Amino acid sequence: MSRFDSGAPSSVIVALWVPVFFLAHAFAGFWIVRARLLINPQFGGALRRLFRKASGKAAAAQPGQEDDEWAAARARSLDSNVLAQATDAALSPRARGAGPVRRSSAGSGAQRSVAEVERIELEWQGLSCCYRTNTGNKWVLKEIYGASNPGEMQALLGPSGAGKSTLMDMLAQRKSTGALSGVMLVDGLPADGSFIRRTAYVPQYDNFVPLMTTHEVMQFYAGIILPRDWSTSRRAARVEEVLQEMGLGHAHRTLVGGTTPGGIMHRGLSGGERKRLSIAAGILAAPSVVFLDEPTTGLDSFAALTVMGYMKRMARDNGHIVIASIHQPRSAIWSMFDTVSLLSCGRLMYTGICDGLVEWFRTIGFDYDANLHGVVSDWALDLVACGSHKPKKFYGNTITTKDEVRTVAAQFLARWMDLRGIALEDLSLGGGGRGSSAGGTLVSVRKAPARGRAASLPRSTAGGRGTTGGGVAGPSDRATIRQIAEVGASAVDEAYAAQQRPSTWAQQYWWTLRRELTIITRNPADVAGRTLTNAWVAAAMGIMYYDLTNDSSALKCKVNMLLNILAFFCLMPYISMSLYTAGKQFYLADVSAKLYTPSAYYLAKVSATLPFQLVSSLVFTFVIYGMAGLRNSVSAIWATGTLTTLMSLISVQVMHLCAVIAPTQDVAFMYSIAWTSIQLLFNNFFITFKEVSLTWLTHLKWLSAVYYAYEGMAVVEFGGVKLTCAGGLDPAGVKFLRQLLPNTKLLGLKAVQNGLARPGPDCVADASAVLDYFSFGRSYNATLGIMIGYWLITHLLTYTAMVAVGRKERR
Ligand SMILES: Nc1ncnc2c1ncn2[C@@H]1O[C@H](COP(=O)(O)OP(=O)(O)OP(=O)(O)O)[C@@H](O)[C@H]1O
Repeated sequence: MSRFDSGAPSSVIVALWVPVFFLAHAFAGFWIVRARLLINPQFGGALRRLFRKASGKAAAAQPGQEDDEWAAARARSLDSNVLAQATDAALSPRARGAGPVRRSSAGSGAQRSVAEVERIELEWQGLSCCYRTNTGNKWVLKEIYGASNPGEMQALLGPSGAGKSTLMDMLAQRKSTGALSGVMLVDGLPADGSFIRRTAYVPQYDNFVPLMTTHEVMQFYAGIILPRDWSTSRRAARVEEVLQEMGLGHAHRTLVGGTTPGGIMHRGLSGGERKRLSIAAGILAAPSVVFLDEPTTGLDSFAALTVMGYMKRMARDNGHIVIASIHQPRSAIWSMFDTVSLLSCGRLMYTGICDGLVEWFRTIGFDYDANLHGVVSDWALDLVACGSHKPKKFYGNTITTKDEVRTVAAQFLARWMDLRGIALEDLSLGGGGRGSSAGGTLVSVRKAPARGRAASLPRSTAGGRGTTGGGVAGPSDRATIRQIAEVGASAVDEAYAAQQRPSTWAQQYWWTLRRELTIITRNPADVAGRTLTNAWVAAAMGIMYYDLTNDSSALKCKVNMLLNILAFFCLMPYISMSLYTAGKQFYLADVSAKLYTPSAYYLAKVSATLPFQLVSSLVFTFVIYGMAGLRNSVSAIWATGTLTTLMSLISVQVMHLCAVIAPTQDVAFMYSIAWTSIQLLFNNFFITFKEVSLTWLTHLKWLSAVYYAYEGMAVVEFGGVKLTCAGGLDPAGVKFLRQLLPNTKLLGLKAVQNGLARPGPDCVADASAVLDYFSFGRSYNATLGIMIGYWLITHLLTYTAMVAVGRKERR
């Protein structure tokens, strides 16, 4: 007697498949309606009107009523009391001691901010970056100097390939490739590993979830990047404050928009609003320095102006240093910048206030003519672009060769050093003499340099804070600089960076869990789509196998059906490959911004997806199980459901693993297909292992989860089962046997044919013969253990791959 015996004969189990089939629709419907309500607010209105009509209430909702209600609710939750409380909390001694938030000296007349910017002075000295290429060392940056003060907007300007992005990555301490050298000073002191936490890097292309609202995006970042001890109300107040400051106060409930995995395009924020949202997310934690990577790219000229206008006001009012790489700014945008660093071929051509640019080049023989050259920034770009023909009548006197670039750079450097009181020879300029080391992140010297003579290059007076002239390495510090060169630029200490993360592991887990749930429940192709697909494919298969009889004639159909179920679970996850590859992109972007630890993200992702995966695989199993009428006992139903669910989880996890390790989606498909082929070929069904002539090949069965699951399901369905064969073989069956074995005289005997067709009421077939035929001897529990182990290994591999891929992502 098998542990799965019920004693009752098997037949269609209506009480199983009917409720499951309808509950699956209710479940999918709930998520579809919920997502539609958010994506399409008119849908909510229409739904309400429908309910009112149905319940006899004629009065339709007034237009705009919904918005008003929501606005009132939001106003209630974020009223001025909350804002005031949050501000007070920000100023409490405890909060002040705990986080980087300090009182600003500026804006004394203005309303106090929930999180104020810690104003710093920044200076960089001799930044260089060299790549080793097939043709030798390639210096993409060499001896770049500069400085920036609080409230200042600095443009990184230069022709394509001049080194703007490289310089910005080095300044932001986000560069991890190439041989790096140089010094970063914060308030005259060497920058340490915590500097990265005082900066925000707004990438050129954002990576928002298209189906999240503006407010949800900001909530997510507030949960992750604001100090761990901030209260919920203070976080909410900060989100509100930043959204208002960036002119997004009206767009709380607007979707970010974009294309979801699967290809559905959703309308949302405009390009300019999206960029402002990127900046808003960046400045949420009140960073001292905001790096903007080509903030105006892809925006029309008015949107670009608006974005930069907001940024300018933020910098001026709050005291952020803003450093933006920029291509051909229009004159209104150019005039917003206080200072500029002009690069060409990796060399510094000028750094200082924008108004000093024309004057400097005039002194070395390159005159600016407003009538001929137009906007100063355009002229500067044309002036330093080398390697192309620039007719004098259009461009005037310009720099045309790399040698000229080097000469002008040396002239500027001499001037810069002169103004700062440093002798060039003391700095051992040129070549790789300052040393470098491959693969490091820029770090800086250990000790504070003495302040040099105040710079007499004109400095910005942005925000009315006057000129200060940043600290610069004096002669006594040169040994320190050389020491760095010898030691080489070591990587920023990862452990230190992790320690410095503002949020706890639990906070990271919670907020990524919320985001993952939003991603999967709002995408119609995900939870709802998968549940419905499972229900309907199961129903279609169930119709094919409907009500298999409880006798030996159904044996073949049952054996086929078990394999079909497993084949479905092998193939179904393919429809979600785009979700896995999109998830990888979010992860990589977040990991490069050091938002959270991989373990918090991974566990959140598993927690968010697992319940839905369980639901959809059980829907499939129970619908087909009930329709076909497999072994009718609660233990058998659950035992089969457990195995099919594990099969489904393993397949999903393998697809996920392939998406993580593959460089592209196409390659991910190739890896997955290799795995699926092993599953389908090595499961003992189409060809038993006994029949394979190349025996060594059958060892691939150890990789086949389908083989294990098939064995387990066969044990559940056929173990110890006795089927009646009183009905005998049908005439077609007898005919088939005769054709198969034409020379067997025995089959020709009338008595034998009668015996096969009508064996008599006492005929009983032992279904365990199926297990013998396939050489299935493992117990159910052993199979279960193997399947669980297989699943855990796929998780371990995926997690390891994610950590490795995250580390490899270097720039
Ligand atoms: N890994 C690398 N190996 C070799 N050269 C590289 C590498 N990465 C970047 N470069 C080179 O470094 C130079 C500077 O690149 P960078 O992206 O900083 O310039 P950019 O001024 O930002 O250009 P753009 O405005 O076109 O974005 C380019 O010539 C680029 O080809």
